[in-house]
Amino acid sequence: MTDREIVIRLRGIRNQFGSQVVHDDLDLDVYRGEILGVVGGSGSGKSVLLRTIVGLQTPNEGSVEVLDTDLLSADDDTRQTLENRWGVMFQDGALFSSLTVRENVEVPMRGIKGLDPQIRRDLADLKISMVGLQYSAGDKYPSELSGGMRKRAGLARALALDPDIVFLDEPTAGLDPIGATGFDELIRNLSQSMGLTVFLVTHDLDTLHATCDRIAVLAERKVLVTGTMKDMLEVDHPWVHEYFHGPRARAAASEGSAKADRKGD
Ligand SMILES: Nc1ncnc2c1ncn2[C@@H]1O[C@H](COP(=O)(O)OP(=O)(O)OP(=O)(O)O)[C@@H](O)[C@H]1O
Repeated sequence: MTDREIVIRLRGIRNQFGSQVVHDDLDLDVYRGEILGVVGGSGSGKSVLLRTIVGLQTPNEGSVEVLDTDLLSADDDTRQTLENRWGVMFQDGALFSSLTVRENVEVPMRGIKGLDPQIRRDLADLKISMVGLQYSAGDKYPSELSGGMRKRAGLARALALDPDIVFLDEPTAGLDPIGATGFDELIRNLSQSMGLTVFLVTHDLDTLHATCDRIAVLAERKVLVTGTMKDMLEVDHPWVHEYFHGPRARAAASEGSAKADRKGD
């Protein structure tokens, strides 16, 4: 494991809002090409952690290194270059409501000097088809799409610049089980075909089973433990035990193994 390339390296992160300490001396490594699922109780600081890595939240202490660049000391140009190498999909897709899906996907590409508008459109259409949306979805406005389609459109925008890393904040929240399963498969396929590293905040146990290579548990203001799903089952900590051994976890595990059996048939 240690010889794998680290694309995100957090050390000694402290995030505090007033008297509330959300993270204290938090360390985390994310490896190239993996899908890391980040879990933790409500309010444990998963979203704040994501925001810290993408530069939307400046930690009170600690260092954030992404793709070998120290984010906190980087100048504006370096930071911009770095930001072009990752894509972020927030919970509701966070699309601009006044733009069509295609125009939304084109937004990150507008920063590329000299890119022909027609090529930009074509590239946007390519991303739209990559996330499993029909060509015609490109002309629609976000309000004309279902929640699942909006999430796919948000993912298309996150992929606009062929990033090394994508950050997904609860991508399957609010989707019906079939839509959620479809989204899990999409993430898995895209990660494999594009060699993407995926940082995925989720509450969804099915997603953890179906999609994630490794899991990081946020508790007690730090990353308490990282490892595979199998490793999680061995962790002797009340919250971790309850989460991975509770009734929902058992249902997700049996569905995961049933799927594996069906694949093996
Ligand atoms: N900008 C802010 N100002 C003040 N407090 C904040 C801010 N952002 C987050 N917090 C607090 O930090 C804590 C962690 O929030 P965060 O959204 O990261 O939790 P989470 O683990 O993502 O929760 P959930 O699973 O419910 O989405 C919460 O108590 C929240 O109220």
